[in-house]
Amino acid sequence: MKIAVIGYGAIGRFLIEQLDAVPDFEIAAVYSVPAPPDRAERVVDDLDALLATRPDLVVECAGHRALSECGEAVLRSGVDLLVVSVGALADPALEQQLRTAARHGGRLLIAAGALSGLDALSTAREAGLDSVSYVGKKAPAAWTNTPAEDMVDLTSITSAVTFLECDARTAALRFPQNANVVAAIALAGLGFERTQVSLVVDPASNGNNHSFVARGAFGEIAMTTRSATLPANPKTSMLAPYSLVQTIKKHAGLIIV
Ligand SMILES: NC(=O)C1=CN([C@@H]2O[C@H](COP(=O)(O)OP(=O)(O)OC[C@H]3O[C@@H](n4cnc5c(N)ncnc54)[C@H](O)[C@@H]3O)[C@@H](O)[C@H]2O)C=CC1
Ligand SMILES: O=C([O-])CC(=O)C(=O)O
Repeated sequence: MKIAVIGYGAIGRFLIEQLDAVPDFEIAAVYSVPAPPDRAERVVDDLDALLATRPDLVVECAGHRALSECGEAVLRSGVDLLVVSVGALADPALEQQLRTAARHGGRLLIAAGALSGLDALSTAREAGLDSVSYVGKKAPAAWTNTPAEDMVDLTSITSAVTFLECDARTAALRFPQNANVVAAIALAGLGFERTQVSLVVDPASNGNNHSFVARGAFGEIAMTTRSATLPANPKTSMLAPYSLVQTIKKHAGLIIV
């Protein structure tokens, strides 16, 4: 299976390292802006060059802007696109553009990312959902260089502070590096407007914590995940690249669990 990767940051590097260890997978091309200085042999300068390698799958791990710049072209070329920056779909125009492109081309595959329990949430949607609420809790370092800095003093807090309560659309758009999981919950469950979100900074936080509760006539699902962060990016859970590895293996597999 030939795989092309957009984005060569914390997730991209980790992912490629994992996939390089699997004989069935070949990394055909890597496209990232700015261009990475290492791994020159498979780094390409633009999306056309990436698609010219004729990958079986393109994986996006480069952020909201990259998905809006590259997503439509990948899907229209007929190649499946696995995305981790799912929060970009909180922009209704981009969601519509990618849905239309997927209708005529490759499929849009949305990774669970740092989150667990998305399969259960999708199952519950079939049964009927009344409410879905999510709490995301991370250490102060994860919220630096984000709008959280205007809502709470990250340097002086001594206990957990909930600095934002809003719907999933608002959270995903305002926190493009921290609230992609919220968009995945919205798309699997009750949608962007009806998914309630609380964002928390906690100096005692040991990794990234994602919890959601979904209720309906079926009963209740409560999921909590705590993941260590990637050394290269304190915002990003270690589980995020592993969810890409798992989805790719599933995509290539004959028996799907
Ligand atoms: N669904 C989930 O659970 C998660 C999703 N994410 C998403 O994944 C993205 C990547 O995460 P990290 O690797 O930790 O970030 P990072 O900042 O370490 O890496 C991003 C990479 O993308 C490249 N890039 C940026 N803009 C680009 C563009 N327009 N075109 C091509 N390449 C571009 C950068 O040069 C860098 O190599 C995040 O921005 C976030 O949107 C991150 C963590 C979890
Ligand atoms: O990696 C995580 O813990 C989740 C994350 O940043 C996101 O959803 O954007």
